[in-house]
This record gives sequence, C-alpha cells and structure tokens, in this order.
Amino acid sequence: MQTTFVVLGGTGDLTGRLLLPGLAELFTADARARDGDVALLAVSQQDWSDEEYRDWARARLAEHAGHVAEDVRDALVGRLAHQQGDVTAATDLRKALDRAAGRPVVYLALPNTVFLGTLQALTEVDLPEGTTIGVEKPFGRDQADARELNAVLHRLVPEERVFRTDHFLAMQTVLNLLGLRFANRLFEPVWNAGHIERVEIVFDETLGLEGRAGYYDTAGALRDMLQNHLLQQLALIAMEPPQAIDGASLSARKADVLRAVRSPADMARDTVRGRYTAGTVDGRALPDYTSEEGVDPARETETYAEYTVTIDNWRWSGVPFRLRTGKALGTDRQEIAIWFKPVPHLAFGSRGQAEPDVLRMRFDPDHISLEINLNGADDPFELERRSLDIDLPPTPLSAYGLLLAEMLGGERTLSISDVEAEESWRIVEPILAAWSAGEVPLLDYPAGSAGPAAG
Ligand SMILES: NC(=O)C1=CN([C@@H]2O[C@H](COP(=O)(O)OP(=O)(O)OC[C@H]3O[C@@H](n4cnc5c(N)ncnc54)[C@H](OP(=O)(O)O)[C@@H]3O)[C@@H](O)[C@H]2O)C=CC1
Ligand SMILES: O=C1O[C@H](COP(=O)(O)O)[C@@H](O)[C@H](O)[C@H]1O
Repeated sequence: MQTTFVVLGGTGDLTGRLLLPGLAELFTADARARDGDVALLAVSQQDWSDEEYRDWARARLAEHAGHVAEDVRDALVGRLAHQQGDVTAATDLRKALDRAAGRPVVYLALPNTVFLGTLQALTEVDLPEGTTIGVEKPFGRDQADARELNAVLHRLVPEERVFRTDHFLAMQTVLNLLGLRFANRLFEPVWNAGHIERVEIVFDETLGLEGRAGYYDTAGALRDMLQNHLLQQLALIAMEPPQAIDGASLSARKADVLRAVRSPADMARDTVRGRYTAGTVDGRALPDYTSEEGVDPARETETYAEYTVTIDNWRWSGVPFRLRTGKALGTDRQEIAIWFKPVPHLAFGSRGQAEPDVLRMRFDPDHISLEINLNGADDPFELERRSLDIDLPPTPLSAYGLLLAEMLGGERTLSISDVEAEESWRIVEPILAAWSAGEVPLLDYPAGSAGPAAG
C-alpha cells in the first residue's frame, strides 16, 4: 500500500540531516519502498516549487547520506514534493493532505512550540482512514502542555496510530540494553540494588549551539535531552522484564519506572545547571553562549544539566542514577555506566586491590565493555584489571531510518506512550520551577572543559 510521509517542517535541520538520510537508507533496504510505495511531501513556509525542494534535498543527501548509493538517493529525490503553507492553518494542511497519495504519515518535524497549534488545526481537517501521526521531541513544554497535546492527538487518531519519537530508543547501544538484559541469564540476577552500586547515564557533547538558538534557547539542556533521551534510557535500564519486545509491553514497563522516580528532595544537592563561557573545543574557538546569535541572556538558558535520580521501588532502593548532559564540553563522553558493588570478601588480601566491575555501553562508535578483575600475568596471585570488549557492528539503518521503518510498518515498539510522555514532565517540572526561581545557581564552565563543578 502506498504511504506518503507528510513532513511538517520538511525544510528544517532535522529533515535535511536525519530524516532524508534515514529514508534513503530505507530505500536501500526495502525495494518496495524505493520502487514506488513510499513518497515524501515536505511542508514549510518557504515559497519553493517541488523542483527547488528537490535541489535542496539533493544537496542535503549528498552532505549527510554519502554512504547511500547515488542511484538510490536519486530515486528518493524523485519521490519528493514541497507544499508551502502555515502548519497551524487548517486550509494549508488540507491542501497538503489532498496532495498525499495513499496512507499519510503526518510527521511533526517542527519546533515543540508549534505542536499544539498544528494538532488543533488538524482537527479541522478530515484525516484519511489509517493516518499515523508522528511527533518529535520534546513532547511539549511541560506536563500541562503534554496533557493537552495528548488530548488533541486522541481526538485525531487512536493512541495506536500516534508515534512519539525519541531517536535514542532506536540507537544500537540503547537497543542492546534489551538484548543484553533479557536474552542472557548472566545479567538479570544481579541487575538490582543488591549488586549494583550506582548508574551513570552521560551524554556530553563537544558540539555547541550550532546555530540552533531559535529552538535551543527556549528549551535548554533539561528539556532538550534529559527530559526525554536520558529518562528513556533510565527507564530501559531500570524496568522489570517485559512480557514481549513490543510497544505495549515496553511502554507499560517503562511507565512503571517513570512513576517510581522521586522528584529531587534537595534541589541544590541533586541537580546541577550550567552554561558555557568562551573557550576552545578540539581546537575550535567557541564564543560565550550568551554571545551566540539569537540567544537572549535574560532567559538564563542552561547548556548543562545534571540530576541524580532516586527510584522508589524494591529493585532500585538506594541506588543513585546520575543523569548528565551538556554542550561544548571537552570530550564526547557518551555512555551508560553500571558500577557493581565490591565482592563481599576479597580473598586476595593485600595482593591486589579489586576495583568494582563496570559495565559500559558507549555511543558512536557503539561499544560494550565489561571491566573486571583477573589474575595477573606476571604474578598469578596479584589482581589485574582487564576489559571484555565488543564493538557493535554498523547497522544498515540509522536511528531515524529504523524509526521511519517502524512508522511505515505501523509498528510502535520504539514509540513513547502518552503516559510516559506525561510522567517524564512530572519528573522534571519541579526542577524547572526551582531553577527558574534561582534555587540552584547557574554555574559557568569554559567551553572545552569538563563541565561545571557542583557547588
Ligand atoms: N535538528 C536536530 O538535530 C534534531 C531535532 N529534533 C527535533 O526536531 C524538531 C525540528 O527541529 P529542527 O529541524 O532542528 O528545527 P528547524 O528550526 O531547523 O526547522 C523547523 C522547521 O519547521 C518549519 N516551521 C516552523 N513553523 C512553521 C509553520 N508555522 N508553518 C510551516 N512550517 C513551519 C520550518 O519551516 P520555515 O522555516 O519555512 O518556517 C522548518 O522547516 C524539533 O522538535 C527538535 O526538537 C530532534 C532530534 C534532533
Ligand atoms: O535530540 C537531540 O539529540 C542530539 C544528540 O543526538 P545525536 O543523534 O545528534 O548524537 C543533540 O545534539 C540535540 O541537541 C538534541 O536536540
């Protein structure tokens, strides 16, 4: 059956850098998609003809999908079209949908501030039977906004036809949490407070603002990354074993964890917020965040967010989960690190100091390592630190390629549910309030440094 991705925001950075390359990968993997089953109609306010849009898309694909064969990229370009319009106006949306052949997947690749107006406008349009609606992250600006978005979505299509995107769920390292935990006897028996000391979920970026002030300066690190990508990883790490790897089971188990997350008891102790000042990252000079074009310093937007989470349930009682993310940091440390407790009795006495076992799941390149203590090579009774390492092989589909494939197939394994989206806001809302009330200082850190020191 023919499907048209109606991409609202089809001229944006996300579309050019990630969605179009993902679709090109899908065209490589799925001959039916390439040979006519799938098309894309981009909607934006630009006064562009189809041909002008194709030129733009061809250049984006050359830049970001060089790994896809040129004839496949050309086949995709031939399936693209552009419709000018304001996505918050029902008449414009109707015109766009009239041009969409077959079943539409309406994808909101828009700033989160436009989501509600767009969905409200869609209620005035007769959506064809079988329409799917995809929504980018962050899902709204706060819990009330997320509730309202969910209410309007449910008036438009059933929850099974809503796809709330979090592209981290489709990343190989994150997906491997499922394989590692639930397809091996080894880990699950020790995956609890009895054996795990602490967990870190870290996504440090060397990238700065990269011209995204229009969106980022009203979002900040907490809304941009922690509220969604980091809490989703936490939910997968901490959830109970699902009955099956499908949308319903995963969402239910993740929602249980999110409900058990306690809001910070002491904001100044449990959270850190920071903002980068001028500095050098990888030899590249970055200006002070407040001097970046489009930034309003009065907003006091954070570019670094940290939150040590407590989970109030039997499995995780007393285990801190430290979530940390920031821009313009010195290194791209991007990993999940699980620190195990020491052995109850170390028989080696003074002949070796056992460090805790650490399981690390790293991003880009995707890699899993298990750091353990073994007998030494020189002295067999002396302990030595070794690491079991696995490089995860490259996958044919990037995260966005996989998400598009899910939407095409009507699957929801990697979608976030309505409940999860609202619970995630319930968790971060008290932090947003405390930060904007000045209860936690906004710490400076030079670009290229290790981040702000907790006060
Ligand atoms: N960029 C990224 O790396 C990532 C982005 N995301 C998410 O994707 C979404 C889009 O981000 P991004 O692409 O970076 O943003 P951009 O600002 O680059 O693009 C926004 C797009 O929305 C369109 N748009 C905005 N308002 C309207 C309107 N009223 N009517 C019609 N079109 C409109 C713009 O078109 P026009 O200019 O013509 O108004 C443009 O095509 C956000 O929710 C973001 O959080 C998620 C993961 C990564
Ligand atoms: O959603 C986002 O994710 C990116 C990090 O993900 P990556 O796939 O680009 O590594 C982050 O830079 C961006 O600020 C955020 O909006």
